[in-house]
Amino acid sequence: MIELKHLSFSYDDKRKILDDVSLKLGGDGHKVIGIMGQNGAGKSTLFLNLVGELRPTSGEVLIDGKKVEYTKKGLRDLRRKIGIVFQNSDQQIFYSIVKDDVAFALHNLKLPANEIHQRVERVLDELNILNLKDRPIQYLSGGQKKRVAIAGIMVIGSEWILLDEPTSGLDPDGRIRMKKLIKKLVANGQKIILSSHDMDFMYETCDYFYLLGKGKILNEGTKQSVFNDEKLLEENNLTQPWLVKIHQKLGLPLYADEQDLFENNSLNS
Ligand SMILES: Nc1ncnc2c1ncn2[C@@H]1O[C@H](COP(=O)(O)OP(=O)(O)OP(=O)(O)O)[C@@H](O)[C@H]1O
Repeated sequence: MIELKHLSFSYDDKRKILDDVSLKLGGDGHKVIGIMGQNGAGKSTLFLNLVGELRPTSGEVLIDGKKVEYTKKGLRDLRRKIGIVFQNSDQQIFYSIVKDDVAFALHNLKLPANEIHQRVERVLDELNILNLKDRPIQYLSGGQKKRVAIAGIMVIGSEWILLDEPTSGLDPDGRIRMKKLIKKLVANGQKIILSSHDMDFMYETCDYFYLLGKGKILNEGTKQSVFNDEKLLEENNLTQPWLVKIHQKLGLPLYADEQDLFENNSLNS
């Protein structure tokens, strides 16, 4: 479990981006946790605090009850537990060739060469990009780069994976693949925390939500509760997912996802 205790963070001494945030992630069996909030709400800042790239100005982060230590060893241990895929894939490209880039973290972990080779091949295959392994990353499309960035985190096999805007720049097919990938990661026993402005994607993918605004957690809960509060979403420049709208405005049941709607609605009976 990841726990934040009274965590505050400021980039300068003028403004608190995160203001006394306390929460427990993954404590109640939640596997895909969504962090929502308008532009500038502090979602990425929160993620960077979770992975130790930023250090809280006050308060603390605990992983499985143990305080994060901001030493070289402490941060290395943290990286084995929590991986992050940044919004902009270019931010996490270290080598020019796909297979070398994906292997980067494993070399840092000093794993034997044959194990590195096997892990890289397996993950590239799982992501359907084995054919790209010898290609220079700079010539890949945005969606392909995103998959390479994800591969670089998946090979580590960390318990937690943070996905910052995983659907940005993806076409509809890429979005569906992303949803399937998240399901696969969860089936592998990994837990996901993601942030996105794509409310439909969030609604269909996550099993628990936090709404972040003005540095505070403004609301939290399941999809049935969080998305019903239209006013609070509007105040935070967020829209309701279409499945929630048809539930509220047309009186249809609240379907979990598109498939649920088409398979279970009364028109079929
Ligand atoms: N390196 C930095 N130095 C100073 N201020 C920063 C820095 N990074 C972010 N900020 C500020 O912190 C606030 C929160 O930014 P953050 O990127 O965490 O928000 P976000 O919720 O992820 O936004 P978005 O949805 O636009 O990605 C913003 O006001 C931003 O301008």
